[in-house]
Amino acid sequence: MKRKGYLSWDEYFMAVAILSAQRSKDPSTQVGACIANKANKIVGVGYNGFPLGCDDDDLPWGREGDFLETKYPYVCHAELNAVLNSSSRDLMDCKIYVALFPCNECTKVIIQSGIKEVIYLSDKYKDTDQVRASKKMFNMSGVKCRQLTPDRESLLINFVATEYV
Ligand SMILES: O=c1[nH]c(=O)n([C@H]2C[C@H](O)[C@@H](COP(=O)(O)O)O2)cc1CO
Ligand SMILES: [Zn+2]
Repeated sequence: MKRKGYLSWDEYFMAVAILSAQRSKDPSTQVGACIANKANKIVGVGYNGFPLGCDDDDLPWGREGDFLETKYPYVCHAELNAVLNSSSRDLMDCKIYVALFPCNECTKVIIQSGIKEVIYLSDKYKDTDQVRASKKMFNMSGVKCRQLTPDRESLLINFVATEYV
């Protein structure tokens, strides 16, 4: 009989997004994204970070003060990186998994890439104009957005090798 408790596809792709977020150097918000195609194959992953060649130690990670002294003008969002890192040029009809509902800039990238479904966990910035603009564009372009309610609260990753002997 097959094992019980295995991850659903939704949980699996969201878990990959959350795992990818752990690569982020952002001290306040770590975001990851995972793109899967219609055959349930992962075709792109990403997390928020500075552009290639821009040293994580040479740009600011702060949130307040002079714009140029904050992370905001420099950081690439997880969704953008997942699209750009994709192994496929064609993301038509793919799904993107992100913990946080995408901002309006990522929304444009998602729509233009051909992705047709956004699956998210949190919509904590729903009262911002950015997210209002995102929803307007997703509606107009027929991209489906769905909040995931997983069957489990957490998943343990165990690096202890003796678990496998
Ligand atoms: O959709 C997103 N994707 C994404 O990667 N981010 C990143 C950009 C920043 O590094 C961080 C947001 O920072 P903060 O929560 O401190 O304002 O999350 C933020 C959003 C939501 O705007
Ligand atoms: Zn964004």
